Amino acid sequence: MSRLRWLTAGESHGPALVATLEGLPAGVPVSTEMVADHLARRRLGYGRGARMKFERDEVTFLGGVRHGLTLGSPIAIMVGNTEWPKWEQVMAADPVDPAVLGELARNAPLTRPRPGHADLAGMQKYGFDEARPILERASARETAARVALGAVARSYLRETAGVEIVSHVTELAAAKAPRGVYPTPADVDRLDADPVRCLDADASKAMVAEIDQAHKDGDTLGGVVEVLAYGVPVGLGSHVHWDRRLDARLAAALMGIQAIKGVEVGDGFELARVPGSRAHDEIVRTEDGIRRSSGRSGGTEGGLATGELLRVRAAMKPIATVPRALMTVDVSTGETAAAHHQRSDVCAVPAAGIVAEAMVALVLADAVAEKFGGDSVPETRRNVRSYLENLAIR
Ligand SMILES: Cc1cc2nc3c(=O)[nH]c(=O)nc-3n(C[C@H](O)[C@H](O)[C@H](O)COP(=O)(O)O)c2cc1C
Ligand SMILES: C=C(O[C@@H]1CC(C(=O)O)=C[C@@H](OP(=O)(O)O)[C@H]1O)C(=O)O
Repeated sequence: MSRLRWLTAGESHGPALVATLEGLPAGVPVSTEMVADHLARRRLGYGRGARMKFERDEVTFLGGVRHGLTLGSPIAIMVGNTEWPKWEQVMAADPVDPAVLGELARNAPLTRPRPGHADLAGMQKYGFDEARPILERASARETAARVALGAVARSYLRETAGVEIVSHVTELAAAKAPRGVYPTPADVDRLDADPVRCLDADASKAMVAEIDQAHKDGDTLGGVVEVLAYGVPVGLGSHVHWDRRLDARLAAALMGIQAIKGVEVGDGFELARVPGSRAHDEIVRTEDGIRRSSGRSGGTEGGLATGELLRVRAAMKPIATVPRALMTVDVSTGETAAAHHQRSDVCAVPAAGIVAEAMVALVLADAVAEKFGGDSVPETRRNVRSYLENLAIR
């Protein structure tokens, strides 16, 4: 079962997010710069709101790493928020004089919950009369902490098993990239340079046009991201129990990203529409050993990694804070009202792709740690190599 444990804490406008990861061996190369680079990738993407421009993520390792290598002890990372001084009173941990708070426009009670966000159900469940205490944690700001941990997980995967993770945007509203074109690790710089992280130039232009139109219309958009993992060793996960299945673990991890409403493994829903003769990946003997003639399964069968390209997709719903505000009820008066809106992203699908990479990295790192164990990188690497070299059927 799971060998890694991880948690995040922190609010959207708090002083910092913190993330801890326990269970990795010693010797994984990690640096502040490596984490900062992934956090910077998460801030990219055409259609993100003003906050992405002025706010900065400040990375500090608080534990578990020395001189660029993990120690085998729990890793703790802090992602500081440079906007904190503006929120010091609104989000103070200790009580603040109500007279001081009352003067702050930023602290005005948010009593018009947004459809599509956690505002209303959260207020009802936790007993708050305004949305601030809910939206602060429901916000996808928290995904910065996951991306920080994902950067560490990726380094572990690369060092021990040679796994590389890539993502791209395949759909954005009605604009679609051609199906069946999969970026490789060599395409990452090109993808990161594209405004919507789409490999196909025409589709990218169409996606940008969709965002421009939505911006003009005071509307928001969603889309689909695909994550590919190269070099996943055969046999990660297991068929023996539902919660050991690699596909189930990936699906849960992706669904756990804010605003993700659908997940597909491989050709996913499309497989339900074709006969079995066109749904599976035939087993063939090649110069590289036993391989598959296609990649429809997305690299898992029976909950186990097949050793082929791992491919999962996640569908993101449009941003909930719609500028042309949706109808709601002001819970302070009971009257019909327009939902609260100050600013928001028009579209955050490219950023969601980076978060999805991190989630896939954490699931795969957990599955590698579970299968291969080891308390140091060389030990885990030896275990991976020995397993692959001694596979009875190859
Ligand atoms: C990277 C990213 C950025 C987001 N930015 C916004 C935003 O600016 N405004 C907003 O209302 N929702 C935003 N969301 C979506 C909300 O976090 C999400 O709608 C909310 O958590 C409810 O979604 P759920 O029903 O899937 O939990 C973003 C989501 C992600 C993944
Ligand atoms: C801060 C981030 O994303 C935020 C996620 C988010 C939401 O509701 O999910 C709402 C927006 O924040 P605000 O409502 O304060 O403008 C985004 O900017 C981030 O990704 O770092």
